[in-house]
Amino acid sequence: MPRFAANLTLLFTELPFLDRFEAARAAGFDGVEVLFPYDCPAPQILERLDRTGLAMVLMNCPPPNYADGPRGFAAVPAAEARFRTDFRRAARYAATLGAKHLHIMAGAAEGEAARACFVRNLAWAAQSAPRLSLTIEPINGQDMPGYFLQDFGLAAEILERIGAPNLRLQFDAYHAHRLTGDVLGTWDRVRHLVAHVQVGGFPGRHEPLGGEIDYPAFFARLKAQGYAGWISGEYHPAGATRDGLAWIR
Ligand SMILES: O=C(O)[C@@H](O)C(=O)CO
Ligand SMILES: [Mg+2]
Repeated sequence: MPRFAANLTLLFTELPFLDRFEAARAAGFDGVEVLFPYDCPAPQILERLDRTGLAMVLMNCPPPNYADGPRGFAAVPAAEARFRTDFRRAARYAATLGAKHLHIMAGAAEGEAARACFVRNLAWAAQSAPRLSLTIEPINGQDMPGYFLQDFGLAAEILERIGAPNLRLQFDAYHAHRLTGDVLGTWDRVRHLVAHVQVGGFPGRHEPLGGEIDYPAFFARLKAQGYAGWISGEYHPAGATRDGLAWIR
């Protein structure tokens, strides 16, 4: 049975950050993810996780100064040294929180040099943090112009080439729909590589149900195939977060 997580960067933003943990637990979630938690000292988050019994499912890496910074730089050749320094810091933070997955962001880049750099950095990260589960996520270029990883086929090729058991795919159905228009077909092609699933509706990236993406069919397929990982709600609630949680039931 899959378990459900709330992305606290996007959900429950009616509340101050640390109060979102209890709200997520009260709403029925078993886990949470936070895109860039680094502004908050890890012990404060740990205390909320302990108090609520929520699992820390996923966080992003790098950079720690996300607010106005680039969307990661694992595929940016000029930033290789910075990637390694920041990855070590992010890995320490993730280990402190017992995070299930650490998403490595590629950043804005293109071409053969970027691809080679991405492969080098990912292989190095997987080897230097063997106990962490690392993910990469294809993200559509309308939402994130210039993002290097905009292709599920490329992601699969890179993961298969590196072949590290702790480096897998983050399947965000919202991005899959925007990139391919075929969430179920894409899922079937890459599901053997998937470690984590995220959901959000289209258009608008609001609640999963009721839009163009056939989530009842997607959830039924995950259940039929025995997907046992996490499914995280990563979307902008159309109204109050609690009013839009029918999808976890
Ligand atoms: O889908 C997304 O946008 C995220 O999962 C992400 O990591 C971007 O920061
Ligand atoms: Mg996502």
